Amino acid sequence: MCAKVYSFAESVEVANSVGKHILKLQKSAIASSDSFKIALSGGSLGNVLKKALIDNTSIASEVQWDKWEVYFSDERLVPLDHPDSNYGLFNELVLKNLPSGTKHPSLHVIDESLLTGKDGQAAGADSDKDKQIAEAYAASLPQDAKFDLILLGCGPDGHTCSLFPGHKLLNERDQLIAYISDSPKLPPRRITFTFPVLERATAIAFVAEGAGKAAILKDIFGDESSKLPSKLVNDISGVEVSWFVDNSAVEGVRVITSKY
Ligand SMILES: O=C1O[C@H](COP(=O)(O)O)[C@@H](O)[C@H](O)[C@H]1O
Repeated sequence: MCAKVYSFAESVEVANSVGKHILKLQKSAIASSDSFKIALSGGSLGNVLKKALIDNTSIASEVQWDKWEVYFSDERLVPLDHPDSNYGLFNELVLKNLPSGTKHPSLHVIDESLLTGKDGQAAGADSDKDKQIAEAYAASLPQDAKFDLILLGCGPDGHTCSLFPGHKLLNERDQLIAYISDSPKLPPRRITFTFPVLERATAIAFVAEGAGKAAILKDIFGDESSKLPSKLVNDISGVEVSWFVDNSAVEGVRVITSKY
């Protein structure tokens, strides 16, 4: 495992370093393909992106939004304006705060018309519809499902995307996007990138902050035999994997950290 870990005392430093990393990868992607294909996660990453891409005006001025192709590494099967939507979080925290006149990125979101039931959550999960949503999202992926950067979170249980510890989707090799109807974290119905997509990325960056993440990071970085989803991402060969963390998240974790 050779993931690089960047650690900082303050949350704002974590965010600024994530912002600089995004700019570095944006630059090389635009130079080679005139577009930046990035996948975002939900959860705590939303606030990090706001601090990096909106509040830090120096970073914000260098973001070439019109060249961005934005995808979501996982999405909850709820309407896009629902508080649980990962797109909705990015929209509220980042897109709605872009200065007026900014050309927005191209956004790749789930097909809302396929959602069923109250608030998009069917009383009984409609697996046919959820499968269709996953297939439609897979069809919208970039050529060869290759991302310049995938930004991930790591849950306190070690999950990433909507790939949960011990879940059968960890072994999914045929589908690029899979649906899950039994997510242990609510809401239960979601779609998610699978390992074949993560393995094709140029770069993957995790963001994890707070003492609540320290116990799982000990397993991820300290137990070579761990099968936690985030550890399995660290083990992917040929992909540059980085972690942006605060000092409390790596308190007691045996790992060499650097400044970005
Ligand atoms: O449910 C989810 O959780 C993970 C981790 O979230 P965090 O708040 O612990 O950072 C997130 O990366 C994923 O996109 C989301 O759907």
